[in-house]
Amino acid sequence: MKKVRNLVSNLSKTLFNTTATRQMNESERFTFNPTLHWNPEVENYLVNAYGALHFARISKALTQPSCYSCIRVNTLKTTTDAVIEKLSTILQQTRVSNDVETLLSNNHLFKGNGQIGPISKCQLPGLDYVLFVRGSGPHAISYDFTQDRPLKEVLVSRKCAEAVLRGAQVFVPGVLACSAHVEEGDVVAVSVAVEQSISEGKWGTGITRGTVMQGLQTDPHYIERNGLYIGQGKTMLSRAGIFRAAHGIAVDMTDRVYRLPSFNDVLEGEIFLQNFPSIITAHALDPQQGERILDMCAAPGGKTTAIAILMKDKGEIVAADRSHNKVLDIQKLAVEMGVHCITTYKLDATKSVCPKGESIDTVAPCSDEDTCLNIQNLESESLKTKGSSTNVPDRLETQSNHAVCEQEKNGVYTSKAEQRKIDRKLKNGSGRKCLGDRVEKSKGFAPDSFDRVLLDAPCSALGLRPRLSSGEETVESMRKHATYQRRMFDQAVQLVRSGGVVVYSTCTINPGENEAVVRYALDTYKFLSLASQHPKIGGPGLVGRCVSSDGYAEEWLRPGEEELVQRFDPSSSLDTIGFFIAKFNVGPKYS
Ligand SMILES: C[S@@+](CC[C@H](N)C(=O)[O-])C[C@H]1O[C@@H](n2cnc3c(N)ncnc32)[C@H](O)[C@@H]1O
Repeated sequence: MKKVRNLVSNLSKTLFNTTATRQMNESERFTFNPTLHWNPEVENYLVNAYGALHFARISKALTQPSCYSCIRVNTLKTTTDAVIEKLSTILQQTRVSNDVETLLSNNHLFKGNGQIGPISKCQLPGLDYVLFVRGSGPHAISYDFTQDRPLKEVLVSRKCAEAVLRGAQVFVPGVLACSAHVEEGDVVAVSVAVEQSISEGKWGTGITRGTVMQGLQTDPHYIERNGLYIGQGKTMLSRAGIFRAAHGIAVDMTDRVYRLPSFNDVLEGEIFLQNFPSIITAHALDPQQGERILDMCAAPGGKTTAIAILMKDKGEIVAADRSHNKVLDIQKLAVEMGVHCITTYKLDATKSVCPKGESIDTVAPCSDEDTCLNIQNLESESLKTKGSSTNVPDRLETQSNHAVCEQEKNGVYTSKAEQRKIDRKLKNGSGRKCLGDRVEKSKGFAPDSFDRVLLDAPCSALGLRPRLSSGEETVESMRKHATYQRRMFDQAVQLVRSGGVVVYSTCTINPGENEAVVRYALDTYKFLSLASQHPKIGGPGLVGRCVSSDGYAEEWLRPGEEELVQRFDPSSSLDTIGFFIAKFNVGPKYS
């Protein structure tokens, strides 16, 4: 085991030049070149699965964002060409467009003649409603300092840095430390504090919020930040202001190691930013108009709404999630996208089948509009209280609806700006409870009552990128995810009818949550068979088995099965997150 670990460590040092003790010149210090530190057992397990070289590549790719944004156009509301036109205008008005480069020319998603400036239509048949907007990176930054003018610095949390790498600004809560005497308008270098193993089983940054950074030469943490500078920006507040304020932008990033367009709050309802493999998952399910579909772990509703649009909003999609607030997110998204065929429930996916003797199909009956959950009801109630829908943006028909109703009932007019404020407040917390009454708990569903079931399972998320730390995930926690996923799969199999389809997906690179769950499914339910998927652009699954040093054995795929699943490898030229999709045909269940 130790031998393999050393091998990987040496390999990644050779490949990625991460030796902390070597003398480095300044430009090397400031190059964005993070190393992902894994729990040793997890690293060992993944090296076993992928081979040392491949795993080192995956590990590196995970630290970087995909170099493009993927946008799903809501074809219920608009056309792809109309969105391209609007986005092109928006891009022309932003900094990023000046820097957009053709770094992804080796990526076959971008080849073909659908290219419009930095925006391309997906070239796969039936997916021309998916747009890719290119970014670029990693860039070398000329940090603004000289011998006699030391660099002022801001140190941010890992989560904050991961968001900044995807195009966000540095917000106040993300700042952990900064230099003394930082004033509003100062140019600062921004670096990230990555969690490390502090003591047995404990991870943290070891940095107290508000710490004064001492300057390059004297800062005890400086050497640890080699390769962890994510760009440069202008402070919007002084040091005192940054640590006093509860919210707002702390640093306006002017120069980033990755330049990706940020489309937050842009063309709401017309587009949805979504990872490409998630869109492929909806296609793999192949939903048909008029069918009854279950999305077992649906929040925030990205795949649910993708499925609804593929069904042209005709049929019924039951979208469930364990979390009350997340169910509200699904409702909000569905209303925003103008989708009516979605019904939402709060439901634990491990208890999705209605227990014998209970009344089937969930909920207390909807006795009046206030308890009805269907998105249609939410909308029509909204129209009633507003009188007319013509000049009311769809955004108003969202979770803030209830607040609007209350105000308007009392004769108070809500301006658009006030409305936005309410929306924000609701998004950020307490206001959400306004709609709390509207989330129905489900008691579960009748066996065999769905044509298709999507289980987009909660997982270790080890495919999400960029990620700057993964050390907290242990072999035990990964196995727990797999156990949980098998329990959910058992429920999915009961709920789907004979002749139906189950799609299982995760956003992790852990074979224990992917191929091993597929093996469990095929060995446990003889009426299931792996089905081919369209489109098929992910790579093959892993074949074989793995026995860990503690004797824990995992069976993966058998020869011939690997081409039937889709495994998205973050280190491949597709440049996606790590993702896995398996599709099962359900044969006769009771013969
Ligand atoms: C991978 S995310 C789903 C993403 C979603 N399908 C989408 O595309 O937007 C997993 C979801 O599972 C939910 N979840 C976790 N445990 C659950 C359980 N026992 N029952 C139902 N949902 C659960 C989480 O709240 C989370 O929203």
